[in-house]
Parts: sequence; structure tokens; C-alpha cells
Amino acid sequence: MVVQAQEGRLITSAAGILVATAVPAERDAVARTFPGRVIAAGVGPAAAAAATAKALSTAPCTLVISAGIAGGFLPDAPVGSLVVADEITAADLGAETPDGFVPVTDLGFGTVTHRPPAALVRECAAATGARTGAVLTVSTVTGTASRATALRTRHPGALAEAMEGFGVAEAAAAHHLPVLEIRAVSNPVGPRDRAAWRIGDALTALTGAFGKLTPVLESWNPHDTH
Ligand SMILES: O=C(O)c1cccc(C(=O)CC[C@H]2O[C@@H](n3cnc4c(=O)[nH]cnc43)[C@H](O)[C@@H]2O)c1
Repeated sequence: MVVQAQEGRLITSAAGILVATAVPAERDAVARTFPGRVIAAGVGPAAAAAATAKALSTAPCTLVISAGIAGGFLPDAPVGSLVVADEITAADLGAETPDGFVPVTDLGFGTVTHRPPAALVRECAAATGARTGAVLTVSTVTGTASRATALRTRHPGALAEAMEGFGVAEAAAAHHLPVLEIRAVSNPVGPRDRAAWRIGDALTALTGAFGKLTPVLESWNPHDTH
């Protein structure tokens, strides 16, 4: 059973939570401290959506979490910090025009943003010391200062960019499930500098975060969507 009544309120158990990471190193970092179901769904929004949707079709679930490493927008999300998304936005889903980028929603199609439950976002941030803000999903890792500036101009509340959150969120939405995104910053968003990546530190931060998140997630009432 994934939802139980305890002291008159509904709670979810870790067994009913699906965490979708991109690669096995992220999956193992989460699984070190999180007792629920953790998958390595692949890199990029399409792989993440397909693998998450497949996993959701095989077992009951109350909450879906996209987790992993990310690029952080400086100075707000430095390397080693944690970000909990209050908004999961597909930042490059749209059309380039002479007047700039136009999101697909302005073209009359689909959606570009999913919003996690606000109270759960606040509780997760408080438990882990994470910052809260938009996490952008991109299909191309930003590698220049000009693109970083363009993204931040279009999304002033953005703290991080990664490649899977929107895909995981689309799969969750198709199953009418809430979604969270939690990221540990491994590199700054900006000019490409492989020497600046701190993937090991970010994975360690992810492990620590899920150790603190587990009791929060397990005591969350899935009917509290505020
Ligand atoms: O080759 C590069 O310059 C480069 C820079 C940063 C990350 C990559 C990756 O291939 C990692 C993609 C993987 O990790 C997440 N991630 C981590 N940092 C970022 C980022 O700055 N922008 C977007 N995604 C990032 C992502 O979710 C993927 O799972 C290569």
C-alpha cells in the first residue's frame, strides 16, 4: 500500500514514490539514502519521459521526483548547492523568430511549465537547505555566457538548468501525479569549462539531500496540493 491513514491523516510511503534520475551514478547517489524506487531514465527530456511513463505504468505511485546534477545560475546557485524547483520549465521548446524565442504555448500548443505542490517544495527546501526557483529543462547544455544571459533574461527566477525535469513532469502529468525536481549543482551555467565541474561533490550533496528528504516525503499528504 502506498498511501496509509495515520493519526487521522493520509501519508505516502517511500514505496509509492518514483525518483527518476538520468544516469546510474545519480541513481546510486539517491538510493544510498532513499528507500523508494529509483531509476536511471536516460539523458534528455525524451528519454526521461519515456522511461518515467513506462515505470509509472508498472506500479502504483503517489509522487514522481526528477533528481540529479545540474548547472547553476550564478551567483544564486553556486556549485555544490541544492535547488528544489518551484517551477519546471522547458526553456527551448518553441520557435526562434527575428524577434527572439517564442515558447510553444505562445504558438498555441501544449505546455512549457509544470508546478510542483508549493507546500511540499517549501518543506523540502527547509529540510535540505535548498534554494527554491525555476529549474529549466534544455536539450542543449548551455556553453556560452550569452546563452546563459538570454535564459536568465527570459526566466529571471531560474536557478538551474538540467535536461530531464520537463520530461519527467510530462510523464507524471499524463498519470495525474504531482512532480518535484531536486538538483545538486555540479557546474555553473555559462562558458564551457570542464575543469570547473564538481560532479562528485554534487552527487554527495544529492545523497545528503535525500537522507533529509525521506522523512519529509514520507509524511507528506498527497492530497495537499497547495
Ligand atoms: O560537455 C559539456 O560542456 C557539459 C557541461 C555540463 C554538463 C554536461 C553533460 O553532458 C551532463 C548532462 C547531464 O547532467 C545534467 N546537467 C549537469 N549540468 C548541466 C548543465 O549545465 N546544463 C544542462 N544539464 C546539466 C543533465 O540533466 C544531464 O543529465 C556536458
